[in-house]
Formats: sequence, C-alpha cells, structure tokens
Amino acid sequence: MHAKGNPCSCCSFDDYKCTAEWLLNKTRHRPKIAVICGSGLGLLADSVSNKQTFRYEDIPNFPVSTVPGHEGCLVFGDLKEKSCVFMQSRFHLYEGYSLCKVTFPVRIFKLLGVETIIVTNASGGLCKDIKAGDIMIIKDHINLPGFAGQHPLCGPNDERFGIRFPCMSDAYNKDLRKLALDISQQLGYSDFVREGVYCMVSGPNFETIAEARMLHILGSDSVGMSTIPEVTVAKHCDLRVLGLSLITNKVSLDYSREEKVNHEEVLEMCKMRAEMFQNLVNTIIAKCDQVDGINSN
Ligand SMILES: O=P(O)(O)O[C@@H]1C[C@H](O)[C@@H](CO)O1
Ligand code: HPA
Repeated sequence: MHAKGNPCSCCSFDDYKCTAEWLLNKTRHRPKIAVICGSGLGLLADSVSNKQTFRYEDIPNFPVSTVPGHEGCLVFGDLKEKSCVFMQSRFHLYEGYSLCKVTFPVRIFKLLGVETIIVTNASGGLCKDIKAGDIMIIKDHINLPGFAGQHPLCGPNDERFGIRFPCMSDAYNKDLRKLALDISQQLGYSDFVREGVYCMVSGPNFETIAEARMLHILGSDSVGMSTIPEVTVAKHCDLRVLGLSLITNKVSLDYSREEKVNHEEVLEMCKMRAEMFQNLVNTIIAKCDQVDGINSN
C-alpha cells in the first residue's frame, strides 16, 4: 500500500493502478467526464441512466467519507449521452486525510480515461456583490494551505502523471468557463451566476471575522475547505477543469453582524438551489463537446 522511500508515505503508482484496474474490471462504463460533488450536492448524480454504484468502502485503496451531506458512492452512468462518473462525496483535509488521499480519486479518473473534470463545492461569499444562493464559476484560486506546505504535489514527482513544476495560471479551462457562462445566460441564470476567485482554508472551523477580512483583501471572492487539492492534481495530470461553487452563506466581515454560519445552513442552501445547480451542470455536460478538443463520448 505504501510506496517505499516515498516521504509522503501515501499512495504509490501501483495503488492507483490497482484501484483503476479493479474498477475497469467491474464496470463497462468508460467515462470521459468526472464530477466531484460538494457538500449537499450529491444529487448531481441522480439524473444518470444505466447507473452503476460502488460504495467507497468496497473500492480498494479508496478513503471513506465522514462528513454529513456526503453519501460515499462512486456512480457511473450516462448523462445526455455522455459517459460520466460522479463522486458523491469528497474527502477533506480536516477529516484527517493526507492530501494524497484527498486527491486519490482524481488520478483514478485519469487512469480510467477521464479527460474533463467538473469540481463542485459549497462556499461562503466574501465579496459584496455575491449573495447566498449564487453560483460562482471559479476563475482562479488561492491555495492557502499550499502556502504553508500542505500541497498534494509535495514529495517525489511521478512523471507518469505530470511534470515537477506544473503551471497553475490556467488551472480552470477558459473555454469551459465561457461555456458555463453562456449556458447560464441561455438558462436565464445570469443574475446569480458570476465568475470569481475561490480560496481554500483547511477548516474545520468557519473563519473568524479578521480572517475573512484578510481573505477578502487578498482577492478572494469566496472561501471553502476543499477543491484546490483536487484541481491542482487534475491540472498536473492534464485534465480539463471546470470549478463551480454554490455560495451557501455570506461570510461575516463585520463585528456588528449577529448571524453565525453552520454546516446545517450550508446543506439547507444546497437543497434550495439543488435543481438549478443540477440543471446547469447537466447542460454543461450535454454541451461540453462544443469545446475544442473535448471528446466526451
Ligand atoms: O466539500 P465542500 O467543500 O463542498 O464542503 C463545504 C466545506 C465544508 O466541508 C463544509 C462546511 O459546511 O461544506
Ligand atoms: O463560510 C464558509 N467558510 C468555509 N467553508 C465554507 N463552506 C461553506 N460555507 C463556508
């Protein structure tokens, strides 16, 4: 299980290969699109046909999810005639997993033949013109844990996945972002869909007011506890990435405000916006072969 001499003592190429081969032997699906469902967003997998579901605990080397609102299943199926795989739960640093484990599924997707990944999350809105219930297409990110050395690509680089020093200035595919914006307009969602910068904190506590102010000054439009490790590993192994964030709450930047954020409120907002979010994701999947170089069948 553990790679010999690997200082991160986590996953070896053989671990990834073993899991990918196990899945390829158990399913006839050959997905080109993967979707990671954020907190409370597991229903994104509900509309697939020819569904085949694997519980995480049954998949060799897969971590298990410990967070309420995360179902713990890998769902293969067809959506709008595209073969897809959905992660109905992700793994978080605050659950105690190493970033190697947090991002383990992304490299499995690569080995399964996935080319495009849609990463979703719930996050708190920091900038003035963003409201709870809005959807933010992630344009860029600030990897705060990465600044402190909590980075999924630290440790020996495996050239079979990607290069030692990957560029991140174009982590979020420009054509996919444009497609998402165009589709939002066609669906009549323009009033509540916008682009922005997502910042990751490790969690599990929500931010203090001073921290939230700092993140806002640094250029973050929203803050959450996930996504960036998965996106970083996806970009490293040359997957096309689209990031979508459901703004579930406004983060308090003001000492005079009384409201206090909690996880139940996050899940409640996901429920309220589920249909709209699902409609957006499904339409993006339906049309993503309009984007150059995307083979989604
Ligand atoms: O998995 P995501 O990033 O969607 O989950 C968010 C961040 C925390 O895990 C949780 C806080 O309510 O929701
Ligand atoms: O306000 C928040 N902060 C951090 N993570 C979050 N996930 C949902 N809302 C938030």
